[in-house]
Amino acid sequence: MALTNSYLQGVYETVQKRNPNEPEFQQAVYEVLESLQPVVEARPELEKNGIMERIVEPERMFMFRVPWVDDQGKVQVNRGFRVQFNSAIGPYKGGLRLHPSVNASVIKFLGFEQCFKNSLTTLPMGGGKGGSDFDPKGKSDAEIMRFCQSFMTELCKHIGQFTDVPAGDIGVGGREIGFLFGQYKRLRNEYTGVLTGKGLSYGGSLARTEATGYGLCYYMKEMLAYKGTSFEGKTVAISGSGNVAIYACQKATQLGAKVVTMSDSNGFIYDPNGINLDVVKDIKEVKRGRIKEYAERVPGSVYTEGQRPWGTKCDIALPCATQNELNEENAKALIANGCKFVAEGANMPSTPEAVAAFQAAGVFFGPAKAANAGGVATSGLEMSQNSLRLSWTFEEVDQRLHDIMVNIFHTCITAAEKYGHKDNLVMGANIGGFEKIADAMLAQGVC
Ligand SMILES: NC(=O)C1=CN([C@@H]2O[C@H](COP(=O)(O)OP(=O)(O)OC[C@H]3O[C@@H](n4cnc5c(N)ncnc54)[C@H](OP(=O)(O)O)[C@@H]3O)[C@@H](O)[C@H]2O)C=CC1
Ligand SMILES: O=C(O)CCC(=O)C(=O)O
Repeated sequence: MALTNSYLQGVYETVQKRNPNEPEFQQAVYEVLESLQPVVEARPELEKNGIMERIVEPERMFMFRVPWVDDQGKVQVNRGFRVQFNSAIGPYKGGLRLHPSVNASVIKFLGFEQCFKNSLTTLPMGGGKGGSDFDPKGKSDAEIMRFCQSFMTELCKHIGQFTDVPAGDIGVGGREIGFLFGQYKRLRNEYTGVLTGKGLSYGGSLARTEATGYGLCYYMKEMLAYKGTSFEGKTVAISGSGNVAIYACQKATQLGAKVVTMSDSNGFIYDPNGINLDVVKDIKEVKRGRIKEYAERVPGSVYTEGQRPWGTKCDIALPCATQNELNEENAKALIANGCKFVAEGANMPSTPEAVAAFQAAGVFFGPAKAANAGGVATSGLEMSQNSLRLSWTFEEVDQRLHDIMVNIFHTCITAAEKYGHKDNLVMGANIGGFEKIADAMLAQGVC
């Protein structure tokens, strides 16, 4: 589908003019505007009230210097970001990414997508995102701590439990959240749920670590059930070997599938017997090593340097690494190899051409905003527990996560059907996420 609505075309042209050299942000906006054409045509009040012009413009964005001292005593300087994109339905909420590729475009695309994702969860969370071009790879724990303390020294001026609640993303896990939380508490002298993904000893939620990967599989389980099938006996290709990939692999395996691939930015492993997750966890969570070590430790597995896993024969693909990691050629290879179901664990991992190829071939495609919303949903549940001064059991959180993911799937199906695009989960996720935000913005006047 092309962007043919003249109002939305104008909105997109303004985005291009205002945000030159920001390809990821423009890509994310284009996809949403494309999906919203039937909504804007059915609801003239959206144009009259400038909802689209406002929703593509962040409420606020910070960029700041992050100076820190490395283990050799040398001063290093990174750049920090936080975008507070939309607060119509709740305090800004979204992760922090530490990766050398982080820039304004990446943070804005992530913050924009976060708004719709958070809305789909039905929990009261607006959209935000942040991070830095700091590369955690190869850094000592002490260097990570000094960086996190410096980053939070600036960030703490802009966040708070009722304002903006960051969490993890690429390069930010339990260790980094601990250092960030400690520094926030020290500077602000308050003990609040200002971050999620916290450790269990200081206010974290059971099942937050597992939530994005588990939630992805609960969403896929619903996609499969809708088409009359299940994970049982299916072969799954997963990319990435970080938080999302590891727990997607765990849950898909528990649900009866065989996961045969995982990857990192250097290459991928193929294990025809099914990935041994204990080995992956030891390499990635304990030793912070490279995925190629898996092939050195597990007989029968193969490591391929410099490639992604999309040439592998599979029924289901779950891209769980990073944006634009699956292009049209990869999509065609998956289709040719019999893949029938794709759900995105990473944010925007499939290029627009790849999504079009999947949809044209009848592959049932679950977009990131919906499929990976389990992480932020469970962050929302962590915020609820912090407010209640209570901790729920693993089973209770997991059951709520499951029910939220099932509900998101049906929201997508219903929204797509309402606007004449049956079974198009991309349209459904964008429309379903958008309408609640738009209604809140309409109710709150021009702000
Ligand atoms: N954590 C969460 O709760 C959520 C995460 N997401 C999204 O899921 C994705 C993965 O996040 P998460 O698992 O938390 O991050 P992690 O840092 O735990 O893992 C990231 C994984 O992706 C790989 N990767 C990163 N950049 C690239 C690249 N340019 N090319 C190839 N591989 C790459 C990493 O490999 P290497 O180690 O070599 O860099 C690593 O295996 C991201 O898109 C994130 O935004 C979405 C919702 C929630
Ligand atoms: O848990 C959160 O607040 C954020 C998760 C996240 O960054 C994401 O959904 O992309």
